[in-house]
Amino acid sequence: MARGFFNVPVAVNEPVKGYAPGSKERAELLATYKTMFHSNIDVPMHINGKEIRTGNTKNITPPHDHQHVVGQYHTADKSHINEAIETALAARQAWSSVSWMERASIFLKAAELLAGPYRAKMNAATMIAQSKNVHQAEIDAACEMIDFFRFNVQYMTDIFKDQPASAPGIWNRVEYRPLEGFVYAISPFNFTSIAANLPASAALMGNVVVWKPSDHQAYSAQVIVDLFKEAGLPDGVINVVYGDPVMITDTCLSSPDFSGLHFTGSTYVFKELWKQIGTNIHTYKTYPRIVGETGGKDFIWAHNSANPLQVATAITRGAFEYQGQKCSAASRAYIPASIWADVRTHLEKQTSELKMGSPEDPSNFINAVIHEGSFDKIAKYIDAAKADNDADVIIGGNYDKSKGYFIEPTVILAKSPTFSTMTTELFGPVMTIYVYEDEAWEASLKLVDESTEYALTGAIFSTDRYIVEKASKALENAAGNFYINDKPTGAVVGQQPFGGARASGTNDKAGSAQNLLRWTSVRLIKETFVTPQDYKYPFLG
Ligand SMILES: NC(=O)c1ccc[n+]([C@@H]2O[C@H](COP(=O)([O-])OP(=O)(O)OC[C@H]3O[C@@H](n4cnc5c(N)ncnc54)[C@H](O)[C@@H]3O)[C@@H](O)[C@H]2O)c1
Ligand SMILES: N[C@@H](CCC=O)C(=O)O
Repeated sequence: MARGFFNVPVAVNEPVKGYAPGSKERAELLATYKTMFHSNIDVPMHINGKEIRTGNTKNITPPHDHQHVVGQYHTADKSHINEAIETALAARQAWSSVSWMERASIFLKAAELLAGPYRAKMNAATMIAQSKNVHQAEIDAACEMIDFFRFNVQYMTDIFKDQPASAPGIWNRVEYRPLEGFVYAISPFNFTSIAANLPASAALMGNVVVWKPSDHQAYSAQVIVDLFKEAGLPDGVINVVYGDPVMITDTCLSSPDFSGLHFTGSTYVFKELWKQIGTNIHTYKTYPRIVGETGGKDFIWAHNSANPLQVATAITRGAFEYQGQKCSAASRAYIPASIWADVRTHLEKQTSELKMGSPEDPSNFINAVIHEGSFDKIAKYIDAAKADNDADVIIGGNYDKSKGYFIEPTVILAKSPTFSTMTTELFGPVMTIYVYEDEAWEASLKLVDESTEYALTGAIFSTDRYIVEKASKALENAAGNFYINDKPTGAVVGQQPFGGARASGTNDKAGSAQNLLRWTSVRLIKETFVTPQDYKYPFLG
């Protein structure tokens, strides 16, 4: 019961810790990594707050040391999924009607717990099972997740404040109800923060959730579950299941109470889910909300007025941080001939300095790619480029999966702007560059815009304001997140709301009020104070 119009704490971005040699946070994180690496963790599913262990387990193995088993997670059969749905629906009555302040408090508390006692654990789990280096774990698993929780609380209250006008004698108001039914959240392996935000954003708005994390994120998913529990999330609000994605999805999408899909992952899977929801549409009690952030083929475009060192640095960081496994990662670049030699020299120098190995050694900039399937796919494309007369592998190109799934940062120079690696999402440390003649810069913008089905992120480099304006206009539909003179990765919640259009998603912008609005169903209430008792129009006398 609210007895006041409460303001929530003003959201601020969590400062990124430096983990400098000799620092306290570095010592704590590396010690936690060591302990958790040898923990033999047993990850249950979580249904109605209970730990469910089926004995049908799969191993959790670090991508950089795939023969080492750090633990296992339990997988579901259909009965568990039905139980998760029933549990969520049973929890709905209390959760959907509790005051918004209670929900806000839980996620604000989660943010503070993560900023403090959970930080090292969340980062270490992400380093171990998703192979992120210290900095990449910190900006994702700690800072971005904290920011999601803090800013979403603020955005929720901004939404609630949005109320209609009222003419004299009446009072119009809208209430932002949770969806009727349950939300199904499916998360990817690559961002621990996204995995947490998919169920949490819907839950914050009063929804109940069945959450299916990626198999490759199970270790940090367990830390998220522990965090939510300690923050006070009631049983049954977010139910966590692992296992066969097709079986889990078929079961969830077959329920008449399915009311929303919150998905992040690849484009093909999302389109298939959309199709399945369409096929089932007559069976649902309500039109389900469908929110999906999906794949990309993110670009860097440079004009000859650009600074070559800045362009090379954007490629090194934008394409190779986290082994190119960010949906935002640059994987194609268009460079004018007159600055190409300089860009190439800087790129060769920078990439030659990148060390590769286990994230336990913080000096390793590059770690492993997520699993063997991904390794094999990327290696196949590199080999094909080596064998093709239309391309030269000019940097890297070596790979080795004997201990971990390691692939060198690789740069392919393509003779054709439609060469396969210029247009296909590989999700690995591979950048393909097409060099265009300086005079053809306008035509090259058309290539950027039209070569792929995606429109997630993109960056342009120029010191000429006329060119910046023209390129921004020419590429207005080519990226949902568009960067001028900066790399196309590293969006920060509260500053650069994130999402793409075309085949890259529904562009509902994770970490924004627009996303939260999708998890509400508005009820308009009109109250009339002096209710008419005469039906006649005034001119009828
Ligand atoms: N646009 C964004 O904001 C964003 C953010 C992160 C990742 N991504 C995209 O995610 C992809 C990489 O992540 P990934 O490898 O985990 O993606 P993925 O599509 O393989 O898996 C994502 C999730 O979907 C599940 N899944 C897989 N097949 C399924 C099926 N047939 N039915 C139902 N669920 C299924 C997986 O188990 C996982 O939980 C890339 O394409 C990347 O661009 C996009
Ligand atoms: N915030 C991240 C999102 C990446 C998604 O995989 C970025 O902008 O790089």
